[in-house]
Amino acid sequence: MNIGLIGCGNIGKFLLHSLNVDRVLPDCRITSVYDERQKMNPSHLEDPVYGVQYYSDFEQYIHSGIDLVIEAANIQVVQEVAADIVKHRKDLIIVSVGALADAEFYEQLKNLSHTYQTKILLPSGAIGGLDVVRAAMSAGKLDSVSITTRKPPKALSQDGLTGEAIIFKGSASEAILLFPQNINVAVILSLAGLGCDNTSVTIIADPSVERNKHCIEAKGSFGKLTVQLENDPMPGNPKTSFLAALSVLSTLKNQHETIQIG
Ligand SMILES: NC(=O)C1=CN([C@@H]2O[C@H](COP(=O)(O)OP(=O)(O)OC[C@H]3O[C@@H](n4cnc5c(N)ncnc54)[C@H](OP(=O)(O)O)[C@@H]3O)[C@@H](O)[C@H]2O)C=CC1
Ligand SMILES: O=C([O-])CC(=O)C(=O)O
Repeated sequence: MNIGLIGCGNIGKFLLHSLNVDRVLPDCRITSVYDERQKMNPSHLEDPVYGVQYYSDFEQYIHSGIDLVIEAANIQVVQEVAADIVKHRKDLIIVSVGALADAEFYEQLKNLSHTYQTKILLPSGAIGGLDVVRAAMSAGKLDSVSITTRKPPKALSQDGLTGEAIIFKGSASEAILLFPQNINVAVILSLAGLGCDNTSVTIIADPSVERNKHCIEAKGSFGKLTVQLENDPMPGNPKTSFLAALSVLSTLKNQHETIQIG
C-alpha cells in the first residue's frame, strides 16, 4: 500500500522511519508527502533518505498513486484538506482528531465518506479504554466520562511553575479550542462516548511529572472504568506521547487484519 503523509513532525518522522526504513509493516510504505506551504518549483522533490516525493500541489499529490493518507500535522490542516482527500476516494487516517470536535464538520466528513465509499480511521492516539466506552455507549449504558490530563509545564507552555496547577476544567469542546495541540485525546474519547459537550476535561501542569499522564473515568450501568496512562513523550515534542505515534501504526496494521480484535 502506498501512503501519503501530511505533517513531518514528531509523529510523521516516526512513521517515515518505521515504515520506510525499519519496514515494520512490509506492505505499507510512505511514498508521497504533502505540504502546501512549500512553494517548490518543480512542485515535487525526491527525498533520498526516505525515498518519498514532496508535493506542494494538492492535485499532483493526490494523483501520485497513493491509496491512503495519514494526517499528522494539525487541526487546521484537517479542516482544509480532509474533505478533498475523501472526495478523491482515498482512505484517511486523522491524528489531529480535535478537528472533529466541530459537529458540523464531523457530519460533513461522515456523509462524504459514505458517498465516496472511503474509510476515515481515527487512531486511539495517546489513550486507551475506547473499546469499553464504545461498548457501553452502543446500548445507552454510559452516564459520565471524564479525562484528567497531567503534563510537565513545558508541554503546556507553563514554564516556571513550582507546584502543580489546574490550568483548565470544562468540556472537551472548550478544551480543544484552548489546547489544540495537547488534548486531542479528549475529542477521540468524546467521539467514542458522550460527545464533546458532555465529556469532562481537567488539564494539570505538574512540574513533578516527566510523563504525560491521562486518567480516564467512565461510569454507567455497565459498571465503572478507570484507565491510567503514563506515556513517555516523543523525544522532540513534550506535548505528544510516543503511544500516539504507535497507535497510528496499529491502525494501519489493523486495516489489513481479517480477524479484528476489540
Ligand atoms: N490523537 C492523539 O491522541 C494525539 C494527537 N496529536 C496531534 O497530532 C498532530 C501531530 O503531532 P506531532 O507530530 O507531535 O506534531 P509536530 O508539531 O511535531 O508536527 C506537526 C508537523 O506538521 C507540519 N505542518 C504544519 N502545517 C502544515 C501544513 N499546512 N501542511 C503540511 N505540514 C504541516 C509542521 O511543520 P512546521 O513545523 O514546519 O510548521 C510539523 O512538521 C498534532 O496535531 C498533535 O496535536 C498529538 C498527540 C496525540
Ligand atoms: O500525546 C498526548 O499525550 C496527548 C496530546 O498531545 C493530545 O491529545 O493532543
